[in-house]
Amino acid sequence: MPPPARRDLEPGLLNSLDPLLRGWLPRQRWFAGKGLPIGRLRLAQATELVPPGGRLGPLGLLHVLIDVEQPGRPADCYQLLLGAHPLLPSSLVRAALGPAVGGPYDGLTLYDAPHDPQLTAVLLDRLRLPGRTGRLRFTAEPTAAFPPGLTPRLSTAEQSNTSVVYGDAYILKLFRRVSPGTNPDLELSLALARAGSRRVAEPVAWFEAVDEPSQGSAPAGEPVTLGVLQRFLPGSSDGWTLATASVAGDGDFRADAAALGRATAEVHAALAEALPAHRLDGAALERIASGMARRLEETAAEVPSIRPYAAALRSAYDDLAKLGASGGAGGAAGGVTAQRVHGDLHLGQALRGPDGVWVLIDFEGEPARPLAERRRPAPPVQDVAGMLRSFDYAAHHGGNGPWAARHRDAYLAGYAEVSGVDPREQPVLIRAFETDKAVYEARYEARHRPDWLPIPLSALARLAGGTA
Ligand SMILES: Nc1ncnc2c1ncn2[C@@H]1O[C@H](COP(=O)(O)OP(=O)(O)O)[C@@H](O)[C@H]1O
Ligand SMILES: O=P(O)(O)O[C@H]1O[C@H](CO)[C@@H](O[C@H]2O[C@H](CO)[C@@H](O)[C@H](O)[C@H]2O)[C@H](O)[C@H]1O
Repeated sequence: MPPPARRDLEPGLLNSLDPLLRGWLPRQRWFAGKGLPIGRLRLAQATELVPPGGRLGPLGLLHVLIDVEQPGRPADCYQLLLGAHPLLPSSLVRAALGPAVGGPYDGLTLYDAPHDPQLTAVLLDRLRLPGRTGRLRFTAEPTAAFPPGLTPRLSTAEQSNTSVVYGDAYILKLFRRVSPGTNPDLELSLALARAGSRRVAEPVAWFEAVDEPSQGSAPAGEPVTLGVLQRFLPGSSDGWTLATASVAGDGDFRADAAALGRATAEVHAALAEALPAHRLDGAALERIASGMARRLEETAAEVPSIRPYAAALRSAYDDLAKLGASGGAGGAAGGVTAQRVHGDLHLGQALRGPDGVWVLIDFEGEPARPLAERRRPAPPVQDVAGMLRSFDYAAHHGGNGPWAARHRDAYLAGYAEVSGVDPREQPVLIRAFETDKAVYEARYEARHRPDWLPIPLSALARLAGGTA
């Protein structure tokens, strides 16, 4: 079969992709609109990353951005990397977008390219070379050294995006639901790495979708971050795995929890230094409190089991707003600052290396929030509250509630030791942010893991009782 000519690619491709994606997309973990019917699909961009033909199959490696319309939510843009074969090898059958024989695109079967080591090796080769291919722009840190012969493998971790590990050297995260603006995972990891922080997996190369080269004075749109290649941390264990093992054996994980608290404080200090930070005035605190109250209302409408606690939980936000109105602050610090934060910090986002050093990953923020909101400076206590929730999750998941209190305290002590701010002296802030996180979790669990909903619900019951 001759390769499709470039000018024929787009209409032919969309016709073939349309019926396949309607079945395939809702089965992907990263698909955000599960349960809703799929309306119009629009091909936003298609780029032949490697020309068709040759040893890489009739389609080469095709990069696609597709807009998906669904009722009740703004259109989502998803990133796809596609390969095609007349007859899929057995190792790729599970990656097929549809039936693995007699595919509809010029007789080819389309498949999800991250599963194909031949194609992901090509992607790594492309990342080595800064510059553009069509509307895709590739950038590499000048210090990056790419050793040859790194074997790619698709990561099997439970995750919101798709990652490919190269040898034991790099991990490439391909963002699946993308939107205009630099993804904070790239922005913050890069800022921390350039500041010399040892608490981050340094980005070495990344790629984005950018506008066509300017034809005149038209302003360029924001780049869309599509993928980031970072240092891989071989032999590391994630905090969730370590903590749940400790819960199960009623172990003592306090030294690690304290070290994680210190790591969090170090990251906060480095981010405050590298990126804008400012003191919040009363009006800003009131706005934060009313945003939390709005999220509570929205969640109560969707998750009926939190309704009995809603009125009592709102008092946590009222107290936060009063803190703003009184011009006061969260205690010892004498004021509340806002700075760039991790945004979705939990035990699964911390990796402990064989040397015992904690590194934080996945600075993307809460995936359900709009990008602009995720990039906004926020009080660092937001991350602290996220991690406290995670200790509570680990304990309740393992049926050992008392484990949580000891380890939450050790984490807070570690954080206070390095930051000089003891969150235990900021009960109003901690309670408001912990409540907000548990409300977010109730919605997350109701949507993705209903069996886990009792975990945030028990926290909301506790927080409604007024105890932090
Ligand atoms: N730099 C790294 N080194 C080793 N493993 C990593 C690294 N980054 C991520 N991982 C592994 O991949 C998993 C998913 O990464 P994460 O950034 O959380 O992806 P997602 O945003 O898609 O959820 C992590 O839980 C961890 O197991
Ligand atoms: O890791 P992601 O960025 O995809 O974050 C989402 O998924 C997390 C679960 O995988 C979810 O975290 C919640 O469950 C964790 C245990 O699985 C627990 O440690 C966290 O404290 C709890 O919030 C996270 O909220 C969500 O955004």
